[in-house]
Amino acid sequence: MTQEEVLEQFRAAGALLEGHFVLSSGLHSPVFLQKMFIFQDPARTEVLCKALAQKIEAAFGKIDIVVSPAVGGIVPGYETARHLKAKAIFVEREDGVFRLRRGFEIPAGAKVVMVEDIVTTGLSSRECLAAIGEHPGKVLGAACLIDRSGGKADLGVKMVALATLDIPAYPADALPPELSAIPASKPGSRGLKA
Ligand SMILES: O=P(O)(O)OC[C@H]1O[C@H](OP(=O)(O)OP(=O)(O)O)[C@H](O)[C@@H]1O
Ligand SMILES: O=C(O)c1cc(=O)[nH]c(=O)[nH]1
Ligand SMILES: [Mg+2]
Repeated sequence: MTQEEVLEQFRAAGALLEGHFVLSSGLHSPVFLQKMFIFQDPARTEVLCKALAQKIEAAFGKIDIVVSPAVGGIVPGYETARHLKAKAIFVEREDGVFRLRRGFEIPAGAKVVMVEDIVTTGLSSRECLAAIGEHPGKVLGAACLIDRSGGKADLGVKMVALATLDIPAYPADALPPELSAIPASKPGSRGLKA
């Protein structure tokens, strides 16, 4: 699947939003990828995650367990795992910190890949990897549908992305005038109370 085909899926789903958005990291951006507009459509999700699974297999070989960060990572983690014939589990925040809950386990020797939906700064992915690191198992690497950092986010492990885009994101005190002129919305979930 080419980058353009990946973007076309987001465009066709109405998931490529333009305006003024505050991202999970607190950075401001004129673009927001509303991944849930993809994940509400199982057929579209399948197309993207099947392609991601192929990239993962090519990069890392056989995978036993996909681990994803809730909430956004759960659907693509599951669907990617389905194509990898692997298990799909997720970490979720407890007092703000990602942990494996619900009795999920990563047995010693299990080959693990972390699957995220969108990577901006990579913080959520690094936090997810840190939670996985509390358990036995071998982390082979990470994957995401879209790396919007232009390849700059450093997860500390190899990451494959279905598309790598360099989308601008600015600290609140360094907004370009065209963004300052529009009110900001915060579509992500980090910081929301359960
Ligand atoms: O690379 P980062 O700077 O961490 O940003 C990307 C993260 O932000 C979004 O999650 P969000 O925190 O909005 O929560 P959600 O998954 O519950 O939507 C997205 O799903 C990634 O996990
Ligand atoms: O950085 C984020 O919070 C973020 C960016 C984006 O484009 N989409 C998303 O769901 N989260
Ligand atoms: Mg997320």
